[in-house]
Amino acid sequence: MNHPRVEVFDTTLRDGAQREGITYSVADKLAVARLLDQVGVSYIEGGWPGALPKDTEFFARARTELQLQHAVLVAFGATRKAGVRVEDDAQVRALLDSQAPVVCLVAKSDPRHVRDALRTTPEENRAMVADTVAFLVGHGRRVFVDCEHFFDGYAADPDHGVAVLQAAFDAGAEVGVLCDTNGGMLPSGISRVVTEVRGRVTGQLGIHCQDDTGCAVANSLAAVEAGVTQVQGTANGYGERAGNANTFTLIGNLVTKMGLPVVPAECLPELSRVSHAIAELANLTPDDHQPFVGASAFAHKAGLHASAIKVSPELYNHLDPAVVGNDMRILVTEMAGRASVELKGRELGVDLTGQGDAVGRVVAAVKEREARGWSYEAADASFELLLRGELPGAPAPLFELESWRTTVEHRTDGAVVSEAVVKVGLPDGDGGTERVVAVGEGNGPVNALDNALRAALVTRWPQLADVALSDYKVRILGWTGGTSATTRVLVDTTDKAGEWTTVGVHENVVEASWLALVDALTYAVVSR
Ligand SMILES: CC(=O)SCCNC(=O)CCNC(=O)[C@H](O)C(C)(C)COP(=O)(O)OP(=O)(O)OC[C@H]1O[C@@H](n2cnc3c(N)ncnc32)[C@H](O)[C@@H]1OP(=O)(O)O
Ligand SMILES: CC(=O)C(=O)O
Repeated sequence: MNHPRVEVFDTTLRDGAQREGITYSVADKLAVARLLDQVGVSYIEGGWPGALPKDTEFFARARTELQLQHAVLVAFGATRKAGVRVEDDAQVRALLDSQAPVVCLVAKSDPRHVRDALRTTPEENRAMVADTVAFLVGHGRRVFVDCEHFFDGYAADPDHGVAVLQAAFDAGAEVGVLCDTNGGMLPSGISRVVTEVRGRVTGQLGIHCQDDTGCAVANSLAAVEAGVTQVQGTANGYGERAGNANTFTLIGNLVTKMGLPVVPAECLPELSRVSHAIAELANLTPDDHQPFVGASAFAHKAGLHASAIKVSPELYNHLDPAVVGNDMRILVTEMAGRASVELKGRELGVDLTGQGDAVGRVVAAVKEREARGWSYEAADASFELLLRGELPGAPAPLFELESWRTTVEHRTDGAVVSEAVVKVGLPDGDGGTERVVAVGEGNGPVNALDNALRAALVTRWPQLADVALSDYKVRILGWTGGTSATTRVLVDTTDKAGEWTTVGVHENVVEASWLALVDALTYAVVSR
């Protein structure tokens, strides 16, 4: 199909900020805008100056603090109010004052909204649109018009929204954006309406889809196939209610599936990094399962997938992950086969050539351990130790455990402190062992045990002085009878060069933590 140029319009900072739980500072908004510019979108809608003081400040600061390479900044706002002269409408004036080169106006295009929400006539509604567009164009602005509730309005009266759209074009609007504001459409309905409307108006059309049916991206792509030239979305799909069409999924599909160069080629590999960075600024956990950019988007768990990927990665990937700045990962779990372990070994830099028997033992060990609650999926470091343990030259344990003990003390001043004592035998280099007793304190028993164990080992392995526990997750896996339950602990550990994750499983949460800690420190010594 021969498409005209399609442009991506990102509204993370306006509609995306309407998501429950998101509150950006002005500095956050500036940072998000810089990131969006790095993925090469054509337009960044920065907010509604005049309605939100923060957005007014954003546009003021953007004038000196934002140097966009790819995108043009857009101010969002409503048309003049019913019965008010456009010159006298303070909010329209604020749009001009923002000095944004492009303004995107929201206009009512569903007759029921005009009657019940605006409480005015269709004629006055069209005049509100036309006056505001003409006023802004007259002041040198490019104007897009978001036709709110277009599809619902079209179902109620196919002529009403088209007349609003044509009024906008006649007044000088550059793009009329058809909005599925309530997000209730499916792709077939979008295709039909866009095709019909294209035949009835003179200007360029855009699409803005909310995700209430889970079809916002599919709906947007259907609209592009039907001929719209502007596609609106938000980073990671953030937005009101169920969210908006995801800008990154849109870009991934438009470029790699539909062959439309909507962003510069050098920007495409920025997608994954920018997606995660915006999640951080929004203070939301990145969605690992997001298409194209999620950490799991190219992660393979099933043994049969791995066996085909071993022959050729394309057999189970829809795309080379590097194209969007992502990576392929092989997960070794109870669903793994020999190929999964071989590929994981390659990923970890462990040579498994000629180690068929060891690979078989590792597959069996993982299946047996996972049946007891272990999980290596997120604990690459523990898996690597398990793997190396089956190979020639397997690293010896760092120490022989004599005992560990930890206490939790609630003091009269209300402080709760923990203490741990660790007794271990360290190899003395002459085939014997040296007994070491070390004490650690901490704000909890695991912290105290970590400090005590590191104190016991650090004189022998000084690199452990730079190692620190950075995160700790506990999951109760289910009751096994009486008051006991199996507990799985994941520990994230860092040193100056990076981070690794280990796992421990036991009925006792402190023992589970101890097992994960031992792996964490062993990994620091044998693999870093
Ligand atoms: C579909 C969308 O997501 S559109 C974006 C929506 N975003 C937001 O609402 C976030 C920012 N909003 C705000 O800060 C406030 O709602 C404001 C400043 C815009 C308005 O606040 P208020 O003046 O207190 O009015 P309120 O929110 O109660 O009602 C909106 C008014 O705008 C009018 N209005 C609504 N849509 C439009 C429109 N497209 N064009 C012109 N006027 C409109 C309503 O009729 C109502 O007017 P009234 O006060 O004369 O009855
Ligand atoms: C404009 C807009 O955000 C909507 O119609 O959903």
